[in-house]
Amino acid sequence: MVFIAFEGGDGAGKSTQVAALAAWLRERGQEVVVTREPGGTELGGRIRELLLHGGEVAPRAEALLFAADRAHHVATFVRPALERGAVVLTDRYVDSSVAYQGAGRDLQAAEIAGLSAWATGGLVPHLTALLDVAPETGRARRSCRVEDRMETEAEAFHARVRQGFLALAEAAPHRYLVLDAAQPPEVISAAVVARVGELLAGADPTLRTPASTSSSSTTAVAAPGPDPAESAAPTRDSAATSEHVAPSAPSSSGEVVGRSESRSGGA
Ligand SMILES: Nc1ncnc2c1ncn2[C@@H]1O[C@H](COP(=O)(O)OP(=O)(O)OP(=O)(O)O)[C@@H](O)[C@H]1O
Ligand SMILES: Cc1cn([C@H]2C[C@H](O)[C@@H](COP(=O)(O)O)O2)c(=O)[nH]c1=O
Repeated sequence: MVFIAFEGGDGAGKSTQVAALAAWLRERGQEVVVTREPGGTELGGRIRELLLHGGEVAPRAEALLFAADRAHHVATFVRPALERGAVVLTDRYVDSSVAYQGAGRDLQAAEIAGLSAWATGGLVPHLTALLDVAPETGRARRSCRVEDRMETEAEAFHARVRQGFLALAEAAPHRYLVLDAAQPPEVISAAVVARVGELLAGADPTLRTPASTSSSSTTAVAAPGPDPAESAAPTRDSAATSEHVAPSAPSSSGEVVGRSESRSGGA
């Protein structure tokens, strides 16, 4: 039971990476559940329509609707899948609310985080892969389709959202993999697989990647800290601050994989 979230701006490549990781895990016999927010359930699908394809939504109502989608999603879909031992990959989770409704809108990030902590009973992903890309790159990638209500927001909004995501990763680097999403998809997925391989290695040795079995790498197996099986067990009603500490290598924590430019170098 491992819970992994993919986060990032619109068009960053989250769905592409979720699909690649799901395929990699399934090839290794793992039960994988792929889901998304908003809209991972039937009720959520209706909330998604209201949020993304309806008329104006006041910022606080928007925050509450995303939280309502999440509460139902976690209770009826995510937790049951985790409890039967699946790896759950979600395309967006709490960080999207903190970044879009907190940093993007004029709402308090801490209040938005608290709302989602309540909605989810404190369920925190073991790992969040943050696909970091400049808003203009994301916009160019989605130029071939009609934009939804959030996507049509101004460039400055999306720049704040990007910084909001990065601030979250900086605050808890041990449970983030920050990726330069301007890289080719296969380069990004190799980094994701390497990190997830480390995360899962303790629980299932057949899921080890070459990198995570190499004696020269800083592997999860060798890393000090909590027992991987224990740390991979999501808990109910833990406080938002009591995170599930993934058995990750300190050297890979929170760094932008593959980026040569500065992380704060403009949006
Ligand atoms: N690393 C990449 N480099 C270039 N193009 C990419 C990359 N990753 C994905 N794409 C392309 O960019 C587009 C958006 O990708 P994708 O749907 O995976 O992004 P997303 O983050 O899930 O988008 P959204 O937030 O809008 O749901 C697709 O056409 C996809 O093929
Ligand atoms: C979960 C969540 C999402 N959003 C925004 C982010 C995107 O603009 C859309 C979702 O579209 P996608 O194609 O599924 O990525 O909704 C948000 O503002 N707050 C959230 O909590």
